[in-house]
Amino acid sequence: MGEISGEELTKLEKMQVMGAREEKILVLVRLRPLSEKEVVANEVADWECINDTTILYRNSLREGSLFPSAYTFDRVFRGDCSTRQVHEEGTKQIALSVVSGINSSIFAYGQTSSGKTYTMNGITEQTVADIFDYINKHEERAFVLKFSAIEIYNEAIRDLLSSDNTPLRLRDDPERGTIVEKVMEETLRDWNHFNDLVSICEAQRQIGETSLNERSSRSHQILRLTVESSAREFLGKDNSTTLAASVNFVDLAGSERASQSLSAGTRLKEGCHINRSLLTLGTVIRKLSKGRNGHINYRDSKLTRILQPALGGNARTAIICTLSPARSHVEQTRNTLLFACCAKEVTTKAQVNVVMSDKALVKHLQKELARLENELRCPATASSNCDYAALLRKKDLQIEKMGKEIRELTKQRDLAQSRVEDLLRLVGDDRDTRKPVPEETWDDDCSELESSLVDSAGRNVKDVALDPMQESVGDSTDWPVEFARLQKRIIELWQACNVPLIHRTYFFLLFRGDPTDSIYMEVELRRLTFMKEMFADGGQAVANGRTITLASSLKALQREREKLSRLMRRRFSEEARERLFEKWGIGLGTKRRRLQLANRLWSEIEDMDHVMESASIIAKLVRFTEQGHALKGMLGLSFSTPPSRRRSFGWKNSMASLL
Ligand SMILES: Nc1ncnc2c1ncn2[C@@H]1O[C@H](COP(=O)(O)OP(=O)(O)OP(=O)(O)O)[C@@H](O)[C@H]1O
Repeated sequence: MGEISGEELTKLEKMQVMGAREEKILVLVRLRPLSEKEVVANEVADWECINDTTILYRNSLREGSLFPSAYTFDRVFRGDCSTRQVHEEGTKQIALSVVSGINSSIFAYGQTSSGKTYTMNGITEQTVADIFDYINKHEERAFVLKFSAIEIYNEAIRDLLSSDNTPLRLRDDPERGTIVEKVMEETLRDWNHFNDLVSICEAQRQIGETSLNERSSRSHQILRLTVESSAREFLGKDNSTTLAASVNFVDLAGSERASQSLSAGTRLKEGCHINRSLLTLGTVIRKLSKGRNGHINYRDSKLTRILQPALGGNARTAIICTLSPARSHVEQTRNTLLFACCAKEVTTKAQVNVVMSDKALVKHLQKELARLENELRCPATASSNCDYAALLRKKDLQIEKMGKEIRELTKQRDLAQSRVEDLLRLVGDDRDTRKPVPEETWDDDCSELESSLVDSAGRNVKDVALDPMQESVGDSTDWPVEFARLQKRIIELWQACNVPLIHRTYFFLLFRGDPTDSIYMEVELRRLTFMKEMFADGGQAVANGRTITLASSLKALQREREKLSRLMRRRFSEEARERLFEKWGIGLGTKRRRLQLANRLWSEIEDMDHVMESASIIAKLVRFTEQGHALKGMLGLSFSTPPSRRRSFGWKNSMASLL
C-alpha cells in the first residue's frame, strides 16, 4: 500500500475517462417507531408504510384533503426495519461506488429526533465495513483510505479530528472544486483506527439541548472517506493508473423551525443558522428538481458549497429522509416529505475518476496523436470504402479531444495560475489607471492583450470544462448551426461582462466556423458564463492586489474605447476617417467624432453586420490582420506546426518538454 503515497498522488494527473452516468438521486424514507417519551405521552402513530415504496398518512379523513395522503419513493422503511436493512436494500450500492472510483454521498435529512444520527452512524459503519471487506477480497489492488471529518456549526466550519477550534476556510480550487482548507486527513490503518477516529468526532460534535431531543445535534456533520486504488501489477510503472473517489456521510442538523424547538438565546442563534443552511439546501434541491435552468445558489451557504458535487454534480447520491410517526409532528413530517419529493427529481452525473501518472498520460496521448495523424495522412489505409469527408470530420473531432487532454495536462503543470487570475487578466489590465498611456505605447498594449487572449485560451480548458453546472457545447452534428448559436451566446456574454473590444475582435475574426474551433468556443463560453456568474454573485475578485468588479470592467472598457479613438488618428487618413463617420451616422460638424465612433463599436450586438464592421475597424486599428494567422497557431492546437516555430509562452514550453 505504501507505494502510492498521498504526496505522490498529488503529482499525478487526473483525468475522467468514462462518459458521465446520469441518474436521479435515490430517495429513501425511514419511519422510526414511536419513542418511549411519545408512548408515555399517548402519542398516536399516524404514518404507515403500506408497501416497499409508499408511505400513507392514515389520518387524512380527519384532516381533510388539503395534502396528499400517500407518497411514493424509491424505497420506504417501516419503524421495525433495522439500519442494516436500510443499508443493504437502500444505500449500499451507491456508497460502495467509491471503490470503483465514483464519488458518492449519503445524506440524512429530517426534523430533530427523527433518527438522522441513529441512521447515519449505522450506515457509515456498515459502508466502511463493506469497504474493508472489498479490500480483503481484492488483493490484486493496493488501496489507500483517507478519512476527514468536519462540522458546520453556526456557519463556521470546524475540524472534528482536531482540538483546535479555529474555523476552517473554504477555497475554490480550479482542479478540485470547493475545498476545506487545512482540514486534517488521516490515512486509515484498519477498522480499529476508524472506530477511534469516529469516537473523536462524536466527542467533538456540538451537542445542545432542546425540548424536542435531549441530545439534539445542532450542527451539520460531514464525514468523508477517500478511497484510492491501483493495480499492484502496474505500481511504479509508466502505465500505472489510480482510481480515486470519496464518499461523504452527511448528518444534517434538524430541519425544524427554530421556534418549534422552543429555542431561546444561544439555541435561537443556532436555529437561525441551521435554517439558513437548510433553507439554501432546500432552495437548491427545489431549483434542481425543475431542471438546470438558471442560477443555482450553491454559494449561499457553506453546506451547499461543500456539497455541490453531490447536488447535481459528479457524484452518486442517496438521501435518507427520517420521519417521526407521531401526530404532533405531522407538519414537520410533511415538510420532510415535500423535500424528499423534490429531491427525487434531481439528477447527478457521476464519472469514474481515474488518475494517471504523468508518463502514462503523455505516452497515451502521444500514441493516440501519432495514430490519428497517420490516419489523416493516409485515409485509404484507414478505411478504403468509407466517406473521406466523414472520416476527416471524425478525426478532426478526435484531434480536438486530444488537444483538450493535452492542454489539461499542461494546466496541471501550471498550478501557480488560478482561474480567477486568468479571468481577471481578460477583464482588462487597469495598471494604467493613474497615468494616461501615450499613443506610442499602444502597440505594447495590444500585444499584452493579445498575450492575455492566448494565455486564457490555453490555460482555462480544464477548470472550465470540469464545472458540471456550466453550459456545454454538446455533440451537435450540425456544426454550422451550433457554431452560429455559440457565437451569438458568446457575443451576448462579452457584452454582459464588458469584455475588452480587442479580445472580442481577435476571437471573432479567428474563429469563423471551422469545426476545430469548437474547443475554443467551448472554453470561451464557459469562461464567460463563469465570469458572469461571478459578477452576478456580488462579484468582485482580487488578483495581484487589484480588485475587478463589473463596474471596474466597465471603466476599463471605456478606457479602451478612448485608446481606440486616439489610435484612429494614427491609423486612418483624414479622408478614411470622414468616410467612416459618414457611414456610422456621425455628423462631421460634431465634437469628439473619433470617440463617438469608438463608443459605437460593438454596441449593437444583435446586428451581425454591425459586429462584423466593428471587428474590421478594430482589426485595422490594432493591425490584427497582419498577425491573425500567427495568433491562431499560438492558441495551442496547431499540431502540424513544430513547437520551435511557435511564439514561446510558459505553458507551451512545458508542453514542449512533455512531448
Ligand atoms: N429507527 C429507529 N429505531 C429505534 N430508535 C430510533 C430510530 N431512529 C431514532 N431512534 C432513537 O430516537 C432518538 C433520536 O434519534 P437521533 O438522535 O438519531 O435523531 P436526530 O434526527 O439525529 O436528531 P437531531 O436532529 O436532534 O440530532 C434516539 O434516542 C434514537 O436512538
